[in-house]
Amino acid sequence: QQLSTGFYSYSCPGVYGAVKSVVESAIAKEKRMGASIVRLFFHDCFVQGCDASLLLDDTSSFQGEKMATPNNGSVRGFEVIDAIKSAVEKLCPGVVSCADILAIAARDSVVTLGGPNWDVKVGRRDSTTASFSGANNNIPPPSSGLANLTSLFAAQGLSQKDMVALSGAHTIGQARCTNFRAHIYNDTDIDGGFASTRQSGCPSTSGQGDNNLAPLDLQTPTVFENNYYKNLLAKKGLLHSDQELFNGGATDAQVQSYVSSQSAFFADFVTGMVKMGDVTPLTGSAGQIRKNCRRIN
Ligand code: HEM
Ligand SMILES: [Ca+2]
Repeated sequence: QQLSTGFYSYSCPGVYGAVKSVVESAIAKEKRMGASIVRLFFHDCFVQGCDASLLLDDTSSFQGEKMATPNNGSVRGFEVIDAIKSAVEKLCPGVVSCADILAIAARDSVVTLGGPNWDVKVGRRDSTTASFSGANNNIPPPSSGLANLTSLFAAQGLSQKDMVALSGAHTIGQARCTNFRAHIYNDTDIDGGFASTRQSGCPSTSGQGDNNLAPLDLQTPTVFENNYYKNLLAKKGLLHSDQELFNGGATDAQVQSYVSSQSAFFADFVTGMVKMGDVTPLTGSAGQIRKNCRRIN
């Protein structure tokens, strides 16, 4: 079975309005929440596919994905997903999966922050399992080089081109000092002034100020546009992995093309999001429609 844009046309046509209204009010309260929701979709899809495995809470007898290194102390927005789920359950009980809610909410977040719009394919079902090791092994760390980034995306059926386009999501949101410390202190492919600005908010000693935040896009971290790539051209990528996309390698030309054309970036970003949303979904009678996104029924 395949995902389709019309899956809820008869069973829950109101789902789109319900998701959008909760997403919009969450972003009105805190702009960063849009970024956090987009990242939830990415971290879900890279582990067992887009099946809401990320949303499952740990219990004494169940190890989920939330405590894995890329997620622990970092992923956020679960209360917003809960609020969407309750709104949608009121409208159409037992019909819409948490996995589809993530996909729709990610799209609405991008749109609300000024990015491109697209039709979301739906019909995913929710997992009854999660993978702690998958979260640790499949999600690229910020220390990754270009070859590693490319191969971790290839493992999900995504091309290097998709990887560069999807990385443009770093035009919104924040990162913690612990994730960019090595880049701003040790790397040479970084603008000197930018490095010292970031050093002032991120002490060199590990363990100190680890959770201090800096914007992934230094100019407009709450607006979805192509500034991320402009920063890379100026050697102002915040993460080591960001700057790897423009560091004299095979992806330089693609970065340059997105600097010249925001519409080219938007088109490829949409293609990438749709492809990422197609990563091994549960469909048909596989999995379940969770009542509460945090636990299996
Ligand atoms: C290419 C490989 C990628 C790496 C190495 C990477 C790494 C990271 C890291 C380290 C952070 C900061 C986390 C923290 O400090 O707590 C982050 C934030 C973020 N990432 Fe990525 N990421 C990648 C790709 C993506 C993709 C494909 C998307 C979505 C399509 C995405 C969306 C985001 C967003 C929106 C944030 C900000 C979240 C917030 O402010 O809450 N990233 N990423
Ligand atoms: Ca998953």
